Amino acid sequence: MGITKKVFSLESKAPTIHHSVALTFGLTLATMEKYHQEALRVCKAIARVLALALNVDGDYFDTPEMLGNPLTFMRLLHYEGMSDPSKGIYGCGPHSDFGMMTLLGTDSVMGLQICKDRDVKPRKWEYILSIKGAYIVNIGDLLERWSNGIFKSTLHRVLGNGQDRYSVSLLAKPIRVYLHKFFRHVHFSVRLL
Ligand SMILES: O=C(O)CCC(=O)C(=O)O
Ligand SMILES: [Fe+2]
Repeated sequence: MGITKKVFSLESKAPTIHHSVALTFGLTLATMEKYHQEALRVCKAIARVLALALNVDGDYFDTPEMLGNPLTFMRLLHYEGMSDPSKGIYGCGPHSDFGMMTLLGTDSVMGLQICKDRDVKPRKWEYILSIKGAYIVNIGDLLERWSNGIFKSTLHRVLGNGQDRYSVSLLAKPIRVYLHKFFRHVHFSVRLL
């Protein structure tokens, strides 16, 4: 038995996609835009906490080349069917997200797994429990680079267990990322626990 996944993407700089996405999910455009706006506000609040943890000013990530003028990708996901990792059948194959962070809201159906150490083979996968009213925050590749590896981007995947599963993710990143910008941000020296 395979798995099917329906994905509806909403990119903040492509407003023409908005209408079709909203209609397909039976949501109003206003609802989606409100959610998007609030989720981005949560991302920025988390970025402030991360900045403080790195021992820099709370507004460190608010500059235009970081999260001040972000590009966002919002995805509404619906998984159906059964995964079989031994055959490479996943709801979502192993990956890390490319942005700064991803805010993930899920229903109570288990499916998301993370691998804490990507270098240990065979990889050990752990389920992440969904907590009602709470978001899962995945660190993205960009934050790993910006923080000089202090924050590690989360390797994750999704397995289908036969039940329908719904999730919504919001990935935030700067509009343009230049390599030389990375080098400006690799001076953090604090070690987290
Ligand atoms: O559906 C999930 O729980 C994860 C989705 C995901 O990894 C993504 O959108 O990048
Ligand atoms: Fe992801």
